[in-house]
Amino acid sequence: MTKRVDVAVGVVCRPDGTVLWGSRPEGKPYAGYWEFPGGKVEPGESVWQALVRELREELGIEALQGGPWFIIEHDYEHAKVRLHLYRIWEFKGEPASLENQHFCWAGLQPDSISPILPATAPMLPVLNQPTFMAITGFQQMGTDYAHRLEAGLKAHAAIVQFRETGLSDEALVESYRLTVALCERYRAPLCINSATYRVLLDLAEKYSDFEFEDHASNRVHLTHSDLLKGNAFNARAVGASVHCPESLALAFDQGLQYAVLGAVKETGSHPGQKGIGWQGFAQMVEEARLPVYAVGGLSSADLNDAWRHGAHGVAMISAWGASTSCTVAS
Ligand SMILES: Nc1nc2c([nH]c(=O)n2[C@H]2C[C@H](O)[C@@H](COP(=O)(O)OP(=O)(O)OP(=O)(O)O)O2)c(=O)[nH]1
Repeated sequence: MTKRVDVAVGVVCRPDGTVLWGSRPEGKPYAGYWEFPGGKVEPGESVWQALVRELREELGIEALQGGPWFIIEHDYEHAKVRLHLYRIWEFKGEPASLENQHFCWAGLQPDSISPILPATAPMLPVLNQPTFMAITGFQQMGTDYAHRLEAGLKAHAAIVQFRETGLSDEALVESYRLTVALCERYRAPLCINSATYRVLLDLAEKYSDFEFEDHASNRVHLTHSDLLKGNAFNARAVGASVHCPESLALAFDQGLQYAVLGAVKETGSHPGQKGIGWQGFAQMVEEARLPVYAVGGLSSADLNDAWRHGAHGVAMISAWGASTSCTVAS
């Protein structure tokens, strides 16, 4: 059996949203294919050390700030690889072609670049998901709800997770309609928490003027228990809440595009309950095979910490649209 090879892969990001692409040089398998910079981890090296070395050797840049993203495995004819994807958001120097390879800055899903390595191409839509998730809180925000959701969507591109419990029928219908309208206006992808989804289906049965159907195009966010049990909406599921490495692995096995893990810090809704902390979060996502949003007492000011500890981004509940959360950490 061939041993799986660990490869350090760096997604070097610029603030304008472009990332660094390299074309594989002549003489290597898949020469001419585009990839993210990186290379094999040498014995005794950490993934980060390998990445710093490869970026220096291949492109003459110094990686300064980075964090793990997730891991993918792929079997090529020439090798079985385990790709350790890292996000690098701060570096020094201008890239130069030190190994005779072409490189360029382009988006995460570029039309202009082809062909892309077979293991890299399918993960691009997953990597390209918004950095932020807004989890709705109609009850908490009351009359401020639409204003706060809109203020947040103006400030940040985000996935919106519609999650409401304990609302009256009228309030649930109202908050759903407001949320759909704002998501459409700001082109924010909407997913509906599976517990809320069930209630919305019941309401549609009860009130003929409330149109909510179980459409194939509806995107569902599974609660942890629905992820474990499996349910009728699994075919619509795009993401899930997870509590441990095992449920994170299950989310990947079910083909989901993201997971949400927390609570990282103490939250307003559970005062006195300490969160898992950034170290706890980092340990749980160490083997993650898909992007993970950190949640629990967080705002956009926590983004760099989140990235450093292996998160794809930050999910916010009460900080969403609050004036203090509107600065994006660089
Ligand atoms: N750097 C990089 N490698 C990738 C990506 N996607 C992907 O499947 N790979 C695979 C291709 C190769 O099989 C492996 C990287 O090995 P490599 O041969 O380029 O590594 P290296 O620079 O250390 O090469 P060498 O020492 O053998 O010359 O990972 C990607 O996006 N970036």
